[in-house]
Amino acid sequence: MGKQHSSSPKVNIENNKNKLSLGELGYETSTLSSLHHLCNNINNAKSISEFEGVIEAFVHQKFGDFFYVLSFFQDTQENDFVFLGNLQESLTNEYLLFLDDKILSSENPILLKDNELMKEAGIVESMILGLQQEFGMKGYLSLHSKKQAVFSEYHRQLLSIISHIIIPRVYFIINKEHHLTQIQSSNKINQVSPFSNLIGVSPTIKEVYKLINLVALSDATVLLLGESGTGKELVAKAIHDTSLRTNRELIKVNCAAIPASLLESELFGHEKGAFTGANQKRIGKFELAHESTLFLDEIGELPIELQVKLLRVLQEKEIERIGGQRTIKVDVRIIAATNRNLEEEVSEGRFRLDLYYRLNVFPITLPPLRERKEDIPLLVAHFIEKYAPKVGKKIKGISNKVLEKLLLHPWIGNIRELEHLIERSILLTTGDIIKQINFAEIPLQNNVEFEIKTLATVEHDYILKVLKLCNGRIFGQNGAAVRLNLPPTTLISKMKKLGIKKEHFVTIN
Ligand SMILES: Nc1ncnc2c1ncn2[C@@H]1O[C@H](COP(=O)(O)OP(=O)(O)OP(=O)(O)O)[C@@H](O)[C@H]1O
Repeated sequence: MGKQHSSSPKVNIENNKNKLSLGELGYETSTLSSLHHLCNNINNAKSISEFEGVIEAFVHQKFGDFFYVLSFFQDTQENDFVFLGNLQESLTNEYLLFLDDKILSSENPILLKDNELMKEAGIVESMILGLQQEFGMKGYLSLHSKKQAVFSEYHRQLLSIISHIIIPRVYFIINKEHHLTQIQSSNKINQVSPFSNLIGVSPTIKEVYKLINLVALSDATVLLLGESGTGKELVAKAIHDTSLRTNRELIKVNCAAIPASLLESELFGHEKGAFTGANQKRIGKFELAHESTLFLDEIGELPIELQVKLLRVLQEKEIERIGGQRTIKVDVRIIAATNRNLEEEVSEGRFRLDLYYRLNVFPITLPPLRERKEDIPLLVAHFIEKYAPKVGKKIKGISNKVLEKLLLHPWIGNIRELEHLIERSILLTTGDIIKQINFAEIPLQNNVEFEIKTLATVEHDYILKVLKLCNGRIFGQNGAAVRLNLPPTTLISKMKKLGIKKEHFVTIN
């Protein structure tokens, strides 16, 4: 045990050139008690916002009307960063444009004054402490004042102590916040859906499950309605798999994918020599689907002349091959699907009313993704399980930050869009967690003139455009850094490298 001082306790501070003790610096018991409180409160903070509240209160209590900035970032391309502070945004931008690596890598707090850029921003003095690379993170903590000669050795010491208290906790919280939407095991996914291929627990998808169960065992014709990529084909399969016809193969025809001239033969078959090129007899999908289910996808695209023939088959339950002389009895259960509004098609004369009635016996409307956002975590886990093994990757899940982005994304309706996004992200992920997701897709247009530019030029122009769009803001929710998914410090160093200056993106009125 070391010797205890009876009056003011002495705490030696590492990394301090002068090796002064708190007692010698005139630290009051109240300061030590504030530090003790800070420690406790920081250790109890469970999220970055709680943490911010603690720091805010401490700075206010101990440093009065100083401004502060605390920024942490992981020194990798991953976009883990924390940026806290009460410096008003315009000042923050100015100030950070001014910070450079020399300042950030200094071991001791640095006092800055009389700097033109800072003066412009209304700051007279700043004390900045670069937080040394620890736990794979680096950053800085800084105090700023609009008054002169306010910083002393006391502040330098205090900054050093605080940094040692906060870094491990920030690291812990960031790590916790970024991990993880874990992959649900297949078993778990199956527990939450009665159909092996359908994922979801939202009220809207549960309504669909109910309807599938109601209709599956009957032979009733089902009409699946819903926007593109909402799972109509999967529901058709679920109905077939739950029906008594499940031991026979589900037969599918995509009415939009086959040229109208070939569709009739595809559906009903033809006899040898029925038309030029019919060198062999062909069995149509109706015959193949005998005692099974025929899924007519994109039924809204069926040419009007074939609509008459289909209607007759549905009524008579018999077909005639093209060029054939006899009728063939078929026992087929029909499930049709469309993303068109069939009533509108009928009123505009593109779809026969009688066929519409025939098909619309048991309609099921599939909810778009925007109405079942609560299913996104499960769907993501499902797609990771589906695609990661295909490219030999072991992905454990996605970070909460990415999940948050997915939940906030204005999904149109298409689950296929989410699926492709996850598939792409798996390919781009280097670790075992998807930490980055990129919604931006640039459509390729062959007829647009294409000018080859250097990557630096493209990056320069793009960053500038985003900065202008963000009204020159770098920080905050509406700032360029968040929009570009970059730590502000990375954006700022890119700007410096590319020669982007404030006057390029800030318009002075
Ligand atoms: N509930 C769901 N659970 C799991 N995956 C789903 C679900 N719904 C849709 N998907 C996925 O979304 C994609 C689109 O589904 P599907 O082809 O069934 O949609 P669709 O409505 O028939 O599309 P389209 O109208 O374009 O033919 C599929 O790859 C499927 O994996």
